[in-house]
Amino acid sequence: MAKDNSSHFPQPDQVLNHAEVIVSEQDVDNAISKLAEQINSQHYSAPLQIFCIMNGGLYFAGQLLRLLTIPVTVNYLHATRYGDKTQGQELQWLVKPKAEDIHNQPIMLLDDIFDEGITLEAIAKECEAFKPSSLQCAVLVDKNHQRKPESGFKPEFVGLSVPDRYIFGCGMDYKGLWRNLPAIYAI
Ligand SMILES: O=P(O)(O)OC[C@H]1O[C@H](OP(=O)(O)OP(=O)(O)O)[C@H](O)[C@@H]1O
Ligand code: HPA
Repeated sequence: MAKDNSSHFPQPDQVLNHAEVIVSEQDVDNAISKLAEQINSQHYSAPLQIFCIMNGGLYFAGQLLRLLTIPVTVNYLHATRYGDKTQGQELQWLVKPKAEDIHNQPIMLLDDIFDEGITLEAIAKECEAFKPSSLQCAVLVDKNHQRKPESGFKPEFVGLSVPDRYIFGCGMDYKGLWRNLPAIYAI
C-alpha cells in the first residue's frame, strides 16, 4: 500500500490560510522592473551570461528576463541546502558551473533570496575559480538580519528587503509548495 505522507506535508490550502501577504504582487513587479532598469544600464564587454540558480531563482529569472533589453545568454546552476526544511543544512551541488560557460565572460547569478548568503557565496566562489571577466549577483529579496557571510559577500542588485520570517511565493517554497504565487507570503 502507498505510504501516506499527509501528516508530514501540509495541505496546500492550509499553508495559505495560515500565511499573510508581506509584499504584494504589484510591489514585487515594481521591484523587478527597477532591477531590470539597473541591469540594462550596465555596460558589459560581451553578452551577459545569466545563470538562474535552480529551483528558487526560476520565477525571478523568468520575470526579469522579459524586461532585459541587453544581449544575454541563459543557463542554470543548481545547489540546494534547505530541501523541505525551513532551516538551512549543508549545501548539496546538483549542477556545477563549467569553465567554458564562464571564462572571460561577464556573469550574472540570479536567485530568489539572499538569506544567510551561504548558497550564493558558495556558487559565486565556484564561478570565480573559472575567472569570468566580471561576476555580479541579483536577488529578488534580501532577508533583513545579521546572520550574513562574515566575508562581507553580498549581491550587487537587490529587489526588496524582507523581515526575518520564513517566506514563500515568487519562486520560494514552503515544503515544496507555492513557488508559483505572484506575491510574497510569510508563515
Ligand atoms: O542564503 P541562504 O541561507 O543560503 O538561502 C538561500 C537559498 O535557499 C534557497 O534554496 P533552497 O536550498 O531552498 O533550494 P531551492 O532553490 O530548490 O528552493 C534559495 O533558493 C536560495 O538559493
Ligand atoms: O525564507 C525562505 N523561504 C524560502 N526559501 C528560503 N531559502 C532561504 N530562506 C528562505
